[in-house]
Amino acid sequence: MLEKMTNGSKRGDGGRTAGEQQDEDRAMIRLEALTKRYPGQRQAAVEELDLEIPAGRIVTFVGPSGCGKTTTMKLINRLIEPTSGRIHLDGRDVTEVAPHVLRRNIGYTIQQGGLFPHRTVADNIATVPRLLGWDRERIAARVDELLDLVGLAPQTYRRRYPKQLSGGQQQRVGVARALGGDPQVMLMDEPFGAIDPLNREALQNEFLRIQAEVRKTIVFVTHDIDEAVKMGDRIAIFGDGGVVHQYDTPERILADPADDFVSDFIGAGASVRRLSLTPLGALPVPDWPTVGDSAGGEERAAAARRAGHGHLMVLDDDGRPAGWLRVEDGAPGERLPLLTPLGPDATLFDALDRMLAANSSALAVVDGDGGYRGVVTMDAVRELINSTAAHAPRPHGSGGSDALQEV
Ligand SMILES: Nc1ncnc2c1ncn2[C@@H]1O[C@H](COP(=O)(O)OP(=O)(O)OP(=O)(O)O)[C@@H](O)[C@H]1O
Repeated sequence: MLEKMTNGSKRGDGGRTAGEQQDEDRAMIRLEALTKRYPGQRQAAVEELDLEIPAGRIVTFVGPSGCGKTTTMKLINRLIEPTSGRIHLDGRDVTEVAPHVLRRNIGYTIQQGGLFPHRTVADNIATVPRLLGWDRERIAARVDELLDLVGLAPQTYRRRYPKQLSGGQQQRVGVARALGGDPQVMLMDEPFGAIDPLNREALQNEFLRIQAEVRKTIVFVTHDIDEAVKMGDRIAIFGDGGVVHQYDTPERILADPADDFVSDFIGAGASVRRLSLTPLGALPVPDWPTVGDSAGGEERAAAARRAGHGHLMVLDDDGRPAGWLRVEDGAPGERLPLLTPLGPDATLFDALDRMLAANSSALAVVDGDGGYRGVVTMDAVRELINSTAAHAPRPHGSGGSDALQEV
């Protein structure tokens, strides 16, 4: 369905002005010494939690069952009240805001969408706009706009009831409903938990695309570390009693876990997971010797002499990769077919996967328009896997690994 985020960037940071960046670095939600002790429970569900959630970012809460993720989320929109501590939303103490007003400014989705079964899709999505007193036309336009945004044709879906939708479609409507009143903040409690793995990946990608457009402040609860890594600009790793063991970017959590609990939780395969955080669009892809497809014999021979041995990348008249030309002892040899090039959205994980599947050690990399950018090799990917924490890409795609330059 929809592509992964480009540009280093499920975060979609490209083209942001310094002012916008600064705006999004401010805390939208600030939790201070937040504690919740349920009646009759000896251990607190959440204890002395301090956490800042930056504006316009996705923070994933991940951890084993019963460690206080949902409780923290419900404290934020006052579905439950804290035992002690403070919650600030956009600089304001939430206890100063009436709960119903607060919730209009905080979208909330739960597993399986939590839709009202006896209301149509349109009525479900219109819930908050109605509470906000919008007129009919504005609400109808908003419903259609949101259905389009989540990839459901308004004509087909607006009059359906939830039971006439697949689980994935219900989930999309749940997201559309949470976005209904254009809230600043979205709280999403295992929103894709009940979806099969294939549709789940599609929904994740789609949601990241939507987020690049709407830039909400999002708290996203999940059990699944892979989902936390994929969706989160930052991850909070919760342990027993609502204790946060590490709160950091996915890159740093995978490269440098704070303690044994975090290491155990992220488990084996952290290096491979890190590969999926690095889109080729955010990396300096090394150049490779090329030759034009329409080059004459002389030019071709000269290019082969320069290359000496190996392969030349053949480019068509529009500068797109068209194939490989084998070079032996400085002379052009046989022409070899091209595997589908990797686009800017492809990650290093995709590059490795494609190379292993095709038994190839080098793949062409193209820009968004299909123009040639360079070549990624198996050695470059291997280098990254072996690299240490020092090579971890900087948060928000600002850095990127140097490993590729070593090819
Ligand atoms: N209403 C309640 N009354 C008493 N105890 C509760 C209540 N809700 C949650 N708890 C307890 O608080 C702790 C934290 O629960 P919470 O639902 O926040 O965890 P969680 O991390 O979201 O778990 P899961 O991943 O299984 O959804 C658990 O021990 C749970 O049993």
